Amino acid sequence: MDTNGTTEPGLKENRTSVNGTHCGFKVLVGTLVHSTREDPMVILTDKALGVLHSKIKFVAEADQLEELQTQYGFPDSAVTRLSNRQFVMPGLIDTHIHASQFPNNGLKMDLPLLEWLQKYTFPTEATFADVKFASHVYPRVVDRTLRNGTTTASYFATAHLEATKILANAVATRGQRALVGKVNMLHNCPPNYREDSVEQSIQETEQFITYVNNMKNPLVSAIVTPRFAPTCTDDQLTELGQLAAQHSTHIQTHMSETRPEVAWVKELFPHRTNYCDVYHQAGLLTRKTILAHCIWLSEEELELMSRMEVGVSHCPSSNLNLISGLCDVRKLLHHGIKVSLGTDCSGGNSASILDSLRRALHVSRCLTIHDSDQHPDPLTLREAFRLATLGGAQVVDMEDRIGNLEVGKEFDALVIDTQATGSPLDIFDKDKEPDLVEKFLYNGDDRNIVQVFVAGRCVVQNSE
Ligand SMILES: Nc1nc2[nH]cnc2c(=O)[nH]1
Ligand SMILES: [Zn+2]
Repeated sequence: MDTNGTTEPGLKENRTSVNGTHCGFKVLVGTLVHSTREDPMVILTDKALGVLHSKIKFVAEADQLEELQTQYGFPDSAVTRLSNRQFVMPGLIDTHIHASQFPNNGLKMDLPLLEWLQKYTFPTEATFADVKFASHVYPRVVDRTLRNGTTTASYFATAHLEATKILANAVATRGQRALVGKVNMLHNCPPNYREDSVEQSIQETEQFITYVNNMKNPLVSAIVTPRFAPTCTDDQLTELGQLAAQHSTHIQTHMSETRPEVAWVKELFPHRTNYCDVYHQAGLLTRKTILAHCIWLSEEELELMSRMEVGVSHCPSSNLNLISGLCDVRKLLHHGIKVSLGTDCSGGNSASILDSLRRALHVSRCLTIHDSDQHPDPLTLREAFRLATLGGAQVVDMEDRIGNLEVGKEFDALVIDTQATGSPLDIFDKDKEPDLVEKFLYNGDDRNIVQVFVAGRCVVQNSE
């Protein structure tokens, strides 16, 4: 963010008009909150933030508004003045969410992962063979995540090609930024819910990539999605790695979520050094790879992950619900690994990244309670805020485009009203801007998220 009124290079004269009226310019005046690489939370008061079409064109002092108006020629009607109880923050980024598990959200968290998958999750996902069911569920998923302020999501769909297309359409129609994955799974899953062969797995994944590319929606991309090592064969993983390289796609999967899973992978892939090496040898570790969970890791794996520049989606709610483990985010960060937050619905019960943020703080504190010598510095709220925003942008390898409110970035942002109708927050006269932000992050919900912008477009409008 440039607080001195800098504009994007070459944009001095960028008035845009359609049918003679200036269009597209939006200017928000008030408090801005975001993260930078240097500072996990920067709070800027009395600022004017200008958006033209999809991007942030200027961030300046509010008292420069008149000069900016002369420079850019936007009308008074383009300017929105926020109240002193409102602020703008970057959109939340959910780097791991199963859209196909939404029917189970808030249900059935009484078994550990491997049993939970077989008893509840695979049967639920199998029902997406019915495209009518997919058409019923997926639009609701996207509406829900957008309402909760998720401007970018990395979705797992199911192994069904047609249903996965429906998710991509739902995302595109609603204007969310998303990575959408057709799940690849060949064995160790029910006969009525698995791919038939490696050939089918690769062919259908490629068809899905082509389908999404043909949508020509700059906000939506296909992501190669091997479910996890136990449901995939070595040759399948290798071919998926090749496919991702060929199409320059992102990759997402699960890794080292529970101890029984890690032991199983050791049995299934005895020729590999460790779990991470299974993915590495298949060419699945790139800077566009999102690995969910990553709790039970060796030092070797941490080093490999750091070297390959993969990102981690920390899913604390899921990890607590399924009693999977406590992810040591501080250790990942110390190894220079990119870390973000995921809801992991329906292992995680909530579709809100705010909930993941709070659970991430709890997990980190639990580690400190358990062993304060090993874990002397739990995550701070400010750091958790960065994981939910800029960290997410790093993990989806879009830091050049999204994640904070810097000039030149796409305007993916939320307008927060701490006194919105029905707000669960109690705000008092003494509360200053940092208090409002803190109260919102700890206790706010979708009622406080009065506007959601993706690429400059308002996709949720909750204010009266
Ligand atoms: N939490 C979670 N872990 C997984 N590992 C493989 N599949 C899944 C899944 O659907 N949820
Ligand atoms: Zn998951």
